[in-house]
Amino acid sequence: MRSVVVEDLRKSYGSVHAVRGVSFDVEQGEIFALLGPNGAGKSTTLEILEGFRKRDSGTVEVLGMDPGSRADGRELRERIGLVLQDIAVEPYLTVRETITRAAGYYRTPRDVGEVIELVDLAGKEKQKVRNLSGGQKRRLDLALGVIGDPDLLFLDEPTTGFDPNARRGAWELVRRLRDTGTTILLTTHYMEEAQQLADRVAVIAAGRIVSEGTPATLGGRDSAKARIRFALPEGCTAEDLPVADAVLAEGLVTVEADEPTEALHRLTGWALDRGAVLDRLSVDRPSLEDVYLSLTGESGPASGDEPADGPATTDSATTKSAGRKTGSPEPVLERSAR
Ligand SMILES: Nc1ncnc2c1ncn2[C@@H]1O[C@H](COP(=O)(O)OP(=O)(O)OP(=O)(O)O)[C@@H](O)[C@H]1O
Repeated sequence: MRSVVVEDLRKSYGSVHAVRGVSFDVEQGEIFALLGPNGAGKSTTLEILEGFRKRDSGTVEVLGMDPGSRADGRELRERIGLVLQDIAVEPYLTVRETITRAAGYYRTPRDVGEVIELVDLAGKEKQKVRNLSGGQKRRLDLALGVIGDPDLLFLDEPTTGFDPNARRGAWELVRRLRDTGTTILLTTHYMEEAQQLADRVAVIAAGRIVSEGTPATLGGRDSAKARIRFALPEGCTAEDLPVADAVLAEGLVTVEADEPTEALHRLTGWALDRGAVLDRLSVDRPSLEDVYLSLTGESGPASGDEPADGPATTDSATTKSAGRKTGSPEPVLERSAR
């Protein structure tokens, strides 16, 4: 079953074609990551799915509902959770008060204590929000995103600004949420985050999806040649090597092979026969980041160099900050207020 269906979604802001025919699905129970450079159209896409922005054209279904329809809006807000980039929370409330207040906006919220445990804020319940560290605040944001026990959770750059330990903790938490049945749609700029968390990823550049797949297969990663690298032993030239197509650059030899076992055996055997070592020896395939960089290239936001495919309208909210990011003092509460 699919939790999110997006078909040929388009959205322009005046002459800026932010989203130009995006299509993707998110299966129920999976973690799906949207990757892309600044200005690629990720937030615009998410804002449309969350019901904060109107689309120009295309089909969007979130949990079987249309986020652009007023009739579906209320039911949808009850069933989705949001962790946005900037969430303003009341600084003088405590952690428990903040979460309890948010719980009050839902018909069937999760237990407040259970959520505090889930986000590892146990022991901090009585601390005022303004005294939390950056990472603890972000975990509070996560708590507010899940307190309504959502079927679908949107996470917009959930670990930006985290130290490596806090990031790993947050990944663990996101996995735990997935394991309890929550479908998760996230955006991130961290390739390792996508690699660690996502069941599937889509790369968006200049308003279009340029590749989609599992982190292991994206952009043909799994079928890419392996690269063997090592420092050329002293007194040898590239011609001495027992393999064809060795490339030497700045003292480092690179040999590419579909299946590196045999080439590696020949190279290490050759080195041992001469009593030499292959210094800095490594074998790898393109990382997710290599693939991402080659897919996204130099692409920036699409501008008026091409005719808009749909009506080039601008939302009544004319600045980016008038959308979901900073518009209300408390988006989590705002979307829940009724
Ligand atoms: N309200 C708006 N009015 C005019 N232009 C906008 C508005 N919101 C976004 N844009 C433009 O649309 C394009 C896509 O922006 P969007 O925020 O969707 O990208 P993004 O992929 O989320 O970027 P980032 O990674 O920096 O958050 C950008 O060129 C941006 O400047």
